Amino acid sequence: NLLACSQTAKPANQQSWQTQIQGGSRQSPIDIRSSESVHDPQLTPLSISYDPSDCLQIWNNGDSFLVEFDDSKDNSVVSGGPLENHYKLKQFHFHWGAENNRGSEHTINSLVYPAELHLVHWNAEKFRTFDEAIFSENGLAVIGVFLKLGRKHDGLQKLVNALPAVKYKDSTVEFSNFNPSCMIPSCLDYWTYPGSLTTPPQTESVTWVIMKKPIEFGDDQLSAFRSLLFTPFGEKLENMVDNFRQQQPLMNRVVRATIL
Ligand SMILES: NS(=O)(=O)c1c(F)cccc1F
Ligand SMILES: [Zn+2]
Repeated sequence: NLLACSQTAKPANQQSWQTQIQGGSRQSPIDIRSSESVHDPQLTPLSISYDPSDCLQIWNNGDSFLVEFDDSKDNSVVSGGPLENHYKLKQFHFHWGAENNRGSEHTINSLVYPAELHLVHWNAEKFRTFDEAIFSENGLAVIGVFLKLGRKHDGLQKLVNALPAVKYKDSTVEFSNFNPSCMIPSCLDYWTYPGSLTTPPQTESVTWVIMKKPIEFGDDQLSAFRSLLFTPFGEKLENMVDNFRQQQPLMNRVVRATIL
């Protein structure tokens, strides 16, 4: 039972209260300390190829807004780098803060970004469905991209314009012909480490690939994220902000870095 628990089923002498996965040893997010990362010359560049026609809809699930893709074909995939197989894009979403001094889940030498993009892929060579992959070793590959405030991101504007239609929890809107490649930085250097989902069930099935360089977006675009609601129509308005998890201990893990 990998679900989060409030108390471990350990012998009394090791009784410990933990608010995360039972016996979790590879939880996410983490602070990436660049000086402690290991340059691995065997890490090849990621091969990322997305088909905009696979883009289906945007859904406010009450945690974030997910842009969901048709994963019935093999057109939107990532492979290479630390990945043994090819992984299909299932959805992407973001995490952000109520204020500019917080928002990202991962940090670099304790540097926080105002937002972080997660492109979630699942191992379609080894598993039959996304839901199966979530609970399996090497099930998921998530590409993380930091967002910093600066110039407006032209590619993101089409997404921002659709957000008012998914203001409330459990709302969905059709969304098509969007290419997530526009949110991948031109520099393909990355860190990679074994981790978990950062939202329940926080299963330890994720190979994380964190891009070293951030992309830029504008204040108005971040404000549009902050105008979404955690709550469904008709309930008390709670702005969707600070939807990031606290950092987790590195424990017995090494973060590897590319030297591209
Ligand atoms: N935040 S995260 O990228 O770890 C994540 C989710 F939030 C939800 C599902 C899968 C997943 F990978
Ligand atoms: Zn996420």
